[in-house]
Amino acid sequence: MPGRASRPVIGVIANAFMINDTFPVSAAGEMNLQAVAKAADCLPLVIPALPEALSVPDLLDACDGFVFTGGRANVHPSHYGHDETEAHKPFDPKRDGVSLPLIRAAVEAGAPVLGICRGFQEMAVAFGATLHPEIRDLPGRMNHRMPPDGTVEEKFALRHKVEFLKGGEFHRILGVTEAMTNTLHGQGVMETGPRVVIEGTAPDGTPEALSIRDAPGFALGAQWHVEWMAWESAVGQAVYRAFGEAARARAARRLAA
Ligand SMILES: N[C@@H](CCC(=O)NCCCC(=O)O)C(=O)O
Repeated sequence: MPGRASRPVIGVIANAFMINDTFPVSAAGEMNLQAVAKAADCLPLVIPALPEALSVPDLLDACDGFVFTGGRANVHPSHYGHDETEAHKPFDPKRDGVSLPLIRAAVEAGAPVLGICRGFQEMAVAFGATLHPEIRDLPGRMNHRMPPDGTVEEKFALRHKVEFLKGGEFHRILGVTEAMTNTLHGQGVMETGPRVVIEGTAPDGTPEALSIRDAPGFALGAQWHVEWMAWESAVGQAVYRAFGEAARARAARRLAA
């Protein structure tokens, strides 16, 4: 079809930042963009954290699938019915304003959705879950935050095991019931809504992988950074291959319609 990209277009959700405390920008990490291009064989397109400039129907039309990336800022607790405290900060209301409505609409439309770290938490919240602001304060929980010092390779090193739900989507895609993962988050999913299926758990009980019950398309989230060198890791390759195939299938359906 003229004007149609040859590879599926994947909207990669940006975070809002300030450069030099002066210039507002929307930015998505290169690792997320590379993983979409190299491991899913799709075209990554950054979606700015500018809710007033975007419309959900336009995004569903422009993109074949969506990656909800990690981010230092946390989902505002008002989105899951909790009061704001110091422990919940920092926030990125512009990203909240794009990602939460887009996740709900994309899942219901059958557009492939992959949530990573903050994106995993957004998927959970979008479907009724709550978050805890600092899970290392909970009894029996380990510290899931990244090491404060060290190289980026040290920050993204594999640090704990995740056990996957037998017969779940992750188990089906990965073909294994456990894998080692990196871990770079302070918050965690607490109560799950009726549609949030926890498909992976860390040894301390922290939810690490999810799917959305009755989603008509690919709708998976990973609390760890599955994008990290995804094209070189068995888990990364499997997740992005499945995501890319789902995006190709949606693109083909839309072309035929
Ligand atoms: N803020 C949340 C989510 C953590 C997260 O996505 N970390 C990634 C940071 C690196 C990046 O900017 O991509 C939490 O702390 O739980």
